[in-house]
Amino acid sequence: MKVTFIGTGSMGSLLIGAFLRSGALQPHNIYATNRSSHKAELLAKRHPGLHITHSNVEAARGSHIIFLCVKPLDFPSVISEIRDVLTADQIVISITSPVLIQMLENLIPSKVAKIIPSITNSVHSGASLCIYGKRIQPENRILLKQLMSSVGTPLALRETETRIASDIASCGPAFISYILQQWIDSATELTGISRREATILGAEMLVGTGKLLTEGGFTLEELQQRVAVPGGVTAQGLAILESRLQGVFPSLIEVTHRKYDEDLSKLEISFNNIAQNTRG
Ligand SMILES: NC(=O)C1=CN([C@@H]2O[C@H](COP(=O)(O)OP(=O)(O)OC[C@H]3O[C@@H](n4cnc5c(N)ncnc54)[C@H](O)[C@@H]3O)[C@@H](O)[C@H]2O)C=CC1
Ligand SMILES: O=C(O)[C@@H]1CCC=N1
Repeated sequence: MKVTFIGTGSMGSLLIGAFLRSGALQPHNIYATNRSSHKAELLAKRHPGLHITHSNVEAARGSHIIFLCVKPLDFPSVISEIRDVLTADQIVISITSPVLIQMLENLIPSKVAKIIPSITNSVHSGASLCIYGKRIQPENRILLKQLMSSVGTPLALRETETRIASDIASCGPAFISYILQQWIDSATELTGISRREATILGAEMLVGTGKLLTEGGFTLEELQQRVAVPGGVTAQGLAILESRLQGVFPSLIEVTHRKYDEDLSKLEISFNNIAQNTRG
């Protein structure tokens, strides 16, 4: 199987590394290309046998699966570049939410899926969000599900749910680590605990909390109830969070959706231009 990655920045290289470590792919399966070739060259050094090319067209030609790992606004130029060599039996995957499946299906003959990974996939953990286009066949779903299962938990979603799901699964590690960082900053400043110790405690606490929620059968509410002993300290802390976090998460969802809508509008214009130029 030939699997191509166009864009070997943060996520492209992370996915390649994770698939190789899991054994789901071997270096000889992988063809990688990046706008600035040194990133792809570094990958080839790190994973002997991995193929790099300096041409997106060559990388895409004849590939069974093509992961497009570029930023949303780079999609139109990549699609324009490779569309002539794409065929109906190939699977083209967008890893970014504002590129709608329909936008790609309008321009290319291939089967299209959107799979939004998460940095957590680099430690074979966390979810990957899978949205399948109308040309994806049951056997394609099985293949993609198998591949993504090797690096985390694939969850099939509707495309309308992608933004909010990606906020939680993909942006979440940044949001949660920001909250933990603020907490640790206060802890070190106010109590003298070392940053290192506080960070280990926080990280272990996150892993354990995740396990309780996934394997331990706890709901979020049950966790709070079990930990907040009546008359104890946790209840006092929860009361502060309840009053101070009011409105924070609605605002967070509002800004991520606003940015998504901006990217979507720009992409609609660029993709329409490509379609019109093709007709004209
Ligand atoms: N960083 C994250 O945790 C997640 C990112 N994503 C999505 O992944 C996509 C990529 O994000 P990152 O990897 O973080 O960005 P990045 O900037 O690290 O990587 C993008 C790469 O694409 C390359 N590139 C740009 N145009 C190209 C072209 N025409 N041909 C070949 N290569 C080209 C760039 O040189 C760069 O190396 C984004 O659309 C983002 O929404 C999705 C889930 C999680
Ligand atoms: O910040 C971003 O745009 C990407 C999308 C999901 C995670 N990171």
